[in-house]
Amino acid sequence: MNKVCIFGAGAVGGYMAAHLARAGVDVSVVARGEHLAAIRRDGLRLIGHDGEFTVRVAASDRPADLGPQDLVISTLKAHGLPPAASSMRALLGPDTPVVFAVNGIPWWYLANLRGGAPSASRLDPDGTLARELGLARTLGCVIRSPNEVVAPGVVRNNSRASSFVVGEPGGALSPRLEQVVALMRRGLPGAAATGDIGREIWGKLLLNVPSSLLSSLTHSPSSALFADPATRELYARLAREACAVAARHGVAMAFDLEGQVAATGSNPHPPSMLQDLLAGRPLELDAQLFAVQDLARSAGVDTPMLDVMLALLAHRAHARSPAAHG
Ligand SMILES: NC(=O)C1=CN([C@@H]2O[C@H](COP(=O)(O)OP(=O)(O)OC[C@H]3O[C@@H](n4cnc5c(N)ncnc54)[C@H](OP(=O)(O)O)[C@@H]3O)[C@@H](O)[C@H]2O)C=CC1
Ligand SMILES: CC(C)(CO)C(=O)C(=O)O
Repeated sequence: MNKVCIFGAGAVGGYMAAHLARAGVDVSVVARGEHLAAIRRDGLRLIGHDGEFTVRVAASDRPADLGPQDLVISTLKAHGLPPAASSMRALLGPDTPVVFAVNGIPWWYLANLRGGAPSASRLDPDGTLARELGLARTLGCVIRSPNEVVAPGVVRNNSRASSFVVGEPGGALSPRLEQVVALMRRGLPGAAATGDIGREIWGKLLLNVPSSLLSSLTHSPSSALFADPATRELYARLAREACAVAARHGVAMAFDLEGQVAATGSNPHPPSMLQDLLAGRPLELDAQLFAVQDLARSAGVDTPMLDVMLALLAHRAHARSPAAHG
């Protein structure tokens, strides 16, 4: 396994592609617009805490140009997946796994829930992803790697450590999972396999629910939210609501506010949802927030803070861009 395509190589995918390419992996990227033009012209540039480097990678906005791969890693936003699904098929051989590296409740998590789920149609309208790509080739991936596209073709990583935890939807530590993680680890030492991807997803939601809501509403990064006792308390209350929803869906976990404050430090990283808001792009409201609210409601869990803040943020997103937010 050596030929890998990163589909949607923006902030996170650009970081992954640059590190894999530097390690000698045969990487190509699917990107578009000015970002694609700059990658083709000048290469993909990665700025990190320990310096910067540029790699040359094959790049196209037409997956068919790149052909079948040993591995596809999707780093599209959740709402970018259904429109891209049919073109992604050109990258697939009969057994090519697809790693869905994405925040929030992933489409396959709901499709995999016994008895169906309340909001599967939010994340995979019309079953496009299940039909075009399918659960059989799906691997989940939880990203902890703060990145921004700071100029076309240029990605900045905003932390010292990145991790990419990959798992089979059903929890098996399968040979293909081991192969995928071994390939990723060649350039991304923070890649790891898990036998419980659901726990990882909820663990990340404990950060995304409060940080996406509060940062987007206030335009402040988490470090600034933690510095203010009032917003720090709101952050903790939102995280505890997410904990209560996780618990009712079989994942018991506690939120460690002090640990999170210490881990965030003074990092000024703007969460990806705030980046999208400021750039006028659609927000990942369904996967990161509405799906959690749906799961809370279906399990009878009260989430008053989430409900108020999500209504405000959804109003703002809709007022700014009605077509993108229904
Ligand atoms: N950025 C971060 O720090 C973190 C992000 N995440 C999560 O990672 C996932 C990816 O986020 P992020 O990297 O920020 O997203 P980006 O928007 O930076 O990257 C996605 C890229 O895919 C491109 N794209 C979308 N559709 C297509 C298509 N059909 N063909 C070609 N290119 C396409 C987008 O182009 P265009 O801009 O033109 O739409 C964009 O460049 C999200 O789920 C996010 O929540 C998780 C942890 C940290
Ligand atoms: C890094 C982090 C946790 C910031 O909230 C994130 O997931 C994002 O930017 O989307």
